[in-house]
Amino acid sequence: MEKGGVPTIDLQDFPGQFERLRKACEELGCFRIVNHNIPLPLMSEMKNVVRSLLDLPMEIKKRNTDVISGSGYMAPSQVNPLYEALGLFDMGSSQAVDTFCSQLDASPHHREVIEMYAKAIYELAMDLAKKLAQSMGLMRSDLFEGWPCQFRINKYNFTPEAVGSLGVQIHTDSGFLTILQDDENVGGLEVMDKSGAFVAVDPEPGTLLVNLGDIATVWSNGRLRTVKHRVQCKEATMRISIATFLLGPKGTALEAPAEFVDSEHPRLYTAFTFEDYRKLRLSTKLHSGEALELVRIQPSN
Ligand SMILES: O=C(O)CCC(=O)C(=O)O
Ligand SMILES: [Fe+2]
Repeated sequence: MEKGGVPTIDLQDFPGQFERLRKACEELGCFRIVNHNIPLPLMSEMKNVVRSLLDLPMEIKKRNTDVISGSGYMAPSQVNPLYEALGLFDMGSSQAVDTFCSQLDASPHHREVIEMYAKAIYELAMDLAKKLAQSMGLMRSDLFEGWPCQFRINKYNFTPEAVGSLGVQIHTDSGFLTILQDDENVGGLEVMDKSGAFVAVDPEPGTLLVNLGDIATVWSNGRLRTVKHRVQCKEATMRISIATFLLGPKGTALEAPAEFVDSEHPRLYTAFTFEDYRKLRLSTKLHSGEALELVRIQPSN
């Protein structure tokens, strides 16, 4: 382990980092990327935009309605009174980005920053997914074509009384992978390692964090690890994070590619759509990867 507790992947050092990337995804399901191609001024501009959107009056934020369940505005609730979020589905669609901006009366400048950021991060998510597939020996370039991305901007209003409590409960992300622009000053994110211990993910300005979600485990026939994580309130200050979730195939059932299945590695999961999996997680309230057990193929003996 390195500084901040999670492995670092240098995106300018490929093919050199393939092995390291694969190991990080199999053993922890989380890594930091450095030398990515998202310009630093765009990251900080985006953070300014996000902050001002989340500062809008509640009645405007409420216009950010769900497109798929849970994709829109989330007001502070009894479970998470310090947390609120705005969201956009899907950020690869310029029409959806446009609707999001219009609903929130975004200024032309804000709109421009959101469009640039959405485009750059979407391309990065696709690039990362392809690199990960390549690190596992899959060279096909069409593997993730058309997979939508959900975008969520999170704000934590940490108060002095909240120090020591949770900003976000333990969970796994449901999709394939998440790119997180975590707050560059305020820590609190923790990921669970194989031993069950929480590892603090300390901020490292200018870098991005990647988490694998449940769909990565299914897609890889069990080889990739969905990582449990949570956010702790460590200090009484505001924390902002910007998450992009590369979800799963749109409308079609997800199945691990044949390359991951052989007599020693029988198929582990039934074929299902991402939409059905998301509904399953919501209806069972199994948010930490346990719903994977429900879609496992039962051994026939
Ligand atoms: O705010 C963070 O650092 C993490 C947020 C998160 O886990 C999520 O949005 O799924
Ligand atoms: Fe998460």
